[in-house]
Amino acid sequence: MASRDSTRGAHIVWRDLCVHISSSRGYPARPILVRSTGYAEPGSIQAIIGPSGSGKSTLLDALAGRLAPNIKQTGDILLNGESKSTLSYGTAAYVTQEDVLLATLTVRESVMYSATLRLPDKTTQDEKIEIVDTTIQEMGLSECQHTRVGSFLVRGLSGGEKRRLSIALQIITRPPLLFLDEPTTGLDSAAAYFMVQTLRNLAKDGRTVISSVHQPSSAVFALFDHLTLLSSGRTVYFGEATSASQFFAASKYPCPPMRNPSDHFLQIINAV
Ligand SMILES: Nc1ncnc2c1ncn2[C@@H]1O[C@H](COP(=O)(O)OP(=O)(O)OP(=O)(O)O)[C@@H](O)[C@H]1O
Repeated sequence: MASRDSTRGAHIVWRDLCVHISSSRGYPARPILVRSTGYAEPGSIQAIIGPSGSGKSTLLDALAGRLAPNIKQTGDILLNGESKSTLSYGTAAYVTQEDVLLATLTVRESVMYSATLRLPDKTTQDEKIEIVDTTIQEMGLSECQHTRVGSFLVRGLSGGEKRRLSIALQIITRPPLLFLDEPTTGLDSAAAYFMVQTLRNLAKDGRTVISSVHQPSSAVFALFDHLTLLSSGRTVYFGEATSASQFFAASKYPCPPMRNPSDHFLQIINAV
């Protein structure tokens, strides 16, 4: 069903990763990611945080092998120790910022539709139903599985449920590596927390989860194992999320008590 990589978990390492926009129409080439180095391992969830335009989506796109044609990349990306320019079928899922869903389908019908399209032909109907059931459960969609997606004309799923359905459609092939571009944007704090907690559970099942996040609350930030903090394409911090405050304190920018750590990091980045 999925590639060999999916049974081994996904250790991804990037080293000296540089990304630049190619020169065109007299405009010189422009770097948008500068010598980024990091790693992510099975069972962990990593946040990519940074101001708007700092290169969060670019880092995700580079790791997922889906940069736009006008963008060039140098450096190494290793998956389970092997150099990869593209990721093979079933290795990775990428969830974009936009929910592309069919308004008239229910949650269950949407997930079954994705299973029919994405799973190999040799998957039996019983296997598909089992995978659909598991996926709906994993994404916390059991209670609304018979609710239509809806549209601006017909009321349907909540914003958080739509986001979780978008993820469900992408993880149907059980990929070991999951990239998400700002999955909590537009959600209230409770829905954002539930979303990241669900992603954390997916990681704890042995997946490798890397997600850009916009202004996480303290509670949401505490759910992440690792952190990449970007500023103008440069990595300001890479490491355990819980150690980032010590790093800023050692750099003479301690996080005041009771302050949201990610707000503090972004404020310092913007100010320095
Ligand atoms: N295909 C492209 N062509 C031209 N410029 C691009 C392209 N992709 C990204 N950029 C530029 O690269 C920089 C980084 O963009 P990116 O989308 O990675 O930032 P981001 O941190 O994800 O921002 P946001 O939080 O606003 O989504 C921006 O200045 C953006 O305009």
